[in-house]
Amino acid sequence: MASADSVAFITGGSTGIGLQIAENFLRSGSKVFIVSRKPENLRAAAERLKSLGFEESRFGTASVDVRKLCLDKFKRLDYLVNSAAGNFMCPAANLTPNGFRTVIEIDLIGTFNSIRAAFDAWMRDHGGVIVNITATLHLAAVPGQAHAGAAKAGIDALTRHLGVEWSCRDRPVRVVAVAPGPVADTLGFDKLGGATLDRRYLVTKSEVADIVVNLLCRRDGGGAAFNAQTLVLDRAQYLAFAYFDAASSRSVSPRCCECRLLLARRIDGRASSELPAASPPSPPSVSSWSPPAQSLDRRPARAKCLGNTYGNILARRGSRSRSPLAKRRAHVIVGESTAAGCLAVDQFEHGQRRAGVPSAEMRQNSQTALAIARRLAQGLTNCAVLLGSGLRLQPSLWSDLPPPRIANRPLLLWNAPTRIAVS
Ligand SMILES: CC/C=C\C/C=C\C/C=C\C/C=C\C/C=C\C/C=C\C=C\C(=O)SCCNC(=O)CCNC(=O)[C@H](O)C(C)(C)COP(=O)(O)OP(=O)(O)OC[C@H]1O[C@@H](n2cnc3c(N)ncnc32)[C@H](O)[C@@H]1OP(=O)(O)O
Ligand SMILES: NC(=O)C1=CN([C@@H]2O[C@H](COP(=O)(O)OP(=O)(O)OC[C@H]3O[C@@H](n4cnc5c(N)ncnc54)[C@H](OP(=O)(O)O)[C@@H]3O)[C@@H](O)[C@H]2O)C=CC1
Repeated sequence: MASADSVAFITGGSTGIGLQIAENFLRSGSKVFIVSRKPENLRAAAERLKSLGFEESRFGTASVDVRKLCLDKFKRLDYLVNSAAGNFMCPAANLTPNGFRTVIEIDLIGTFNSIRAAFDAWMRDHGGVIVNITATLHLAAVPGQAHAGAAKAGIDALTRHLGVEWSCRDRPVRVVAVAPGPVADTLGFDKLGGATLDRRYLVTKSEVADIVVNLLCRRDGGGAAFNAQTLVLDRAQYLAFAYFDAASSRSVSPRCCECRLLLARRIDGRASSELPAASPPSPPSVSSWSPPAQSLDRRPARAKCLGNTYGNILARRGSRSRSPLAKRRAHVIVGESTAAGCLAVDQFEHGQRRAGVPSAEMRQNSQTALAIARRLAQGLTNCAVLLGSGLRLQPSLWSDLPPPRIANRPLLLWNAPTRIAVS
């Protein structure tokens, strides 16, 4: 618990995780000062804190850009939490230098500015604890996040450097960081397409705030052995490659890596034509699509393996999904070899059956998916149709991208509710 007269200064404290941290500090007895740019965010935050019963004398707000923050005087400052950040999803191939710079300036330079301001105004003479909020983006190398990942990696490095440099002072300043995985009900989550992830593995704002306030900023000075390090709060998700294969994150296997690659290729879609092809693509041949009944014995082992892999991924997602809609989604794979496609269809229909999709609906899925496949496959290569549930990609994020390539073959995964109109 923070001490009753302690003061916490929280950048980006008007919304999301920062605001939750402010609430928790107030609940623990500290006073709180929050800054962000937009007065409307600050007003709403103050209203919320008041509505929770906190006296206005215990918190303050100010409209400040962390890129320009300076603190002339401070009566007391025990804890600095750097939560201010800006982000958007953008493939590196489309990111402008100014887009990259903007995020680096808000996140990394803004964090350094705030730290120096707090250090000069109080902590240099009195010590204190600085908590930086980073992320797992750079640990998992999330596609479309080169700018934010680079910024957060920089903050992790800053945490280590300053934690070491300031650990030996007479009044030590402890510098630590927390790296949450995707946090539910936040702007960051919404902006990056968090709805595509499995909610079971999300982190909550309260969990992050609890760790920050009750573990890292303890009144009794406990926890001082933890310094110059980043604490990952993500239910082991980035280690499990689970952001890319959320629905089946309990088992780690090469297929997870395939999902990562798929997402990378997808997000990098606009540049996919620049990717080197190890072997020439197969000639376009939509008509060579064959039904699963074909004998598979004559097919190459590699194709079998791929077919099994894709079929299994999607089948498992189908049977595990708790969403009735997801169970009835149609999938189309274009560009895989016929044999792989056949096996995948087989596997996937099995998954649908296990998931209890009525056979009439399966038939309808089949027709819809085949029609789409035929249209999509024009000019590509052999096509196969997979039916059932699976990747819950946000259409707005992906729909305008050209087909990505996997293993140097064009591949397109597509999903939609069952009853879609094919015009
Ligand atoms: C959680 C979701 C997860 C998953 C998604 C699904 C699959 C991925 C798989 C896994 C993900 C795994 C893990 C993710 C885990 C967690 C998320 C982690 C981190 C979250 C980090 C956050 O920081 S969240 C904070 C979000 N909050 C905000 O962003 C609020 C503040 N933001 C802003 O103020 C703006 O958005 C801003 C950052 C753009 C800054 O605004 P401003 O200073 O006004 O800048 P502009 O003048 O508007 O723009 C400056 C340049 O930037 C370019 N830009 C802006 N927006 C975009 C965009 N959308 N795409 C591309 N480029 C953009 C703009 O064009 C300017 O450049 P020019 O060259 O044109 O001048
Ligand atoms: N949401 C998630 O899943 C995850 C988030 N994180 C990190 O957690 C932190 C909070 O994110 P989240 O709650 O999602 O997002 P929010 O957008 O709610 O929080 C970001 C805050 O930063 C403020 N801000 C942005 N730019 C500036 C600036 N230049 N100067 C001062 N304040 C600024 C915003 O307010 P205003 O617009 O008024 O300035 C806002 O209050 C961020 O550091 C984020 O990177 C890490 C991992 C996962």
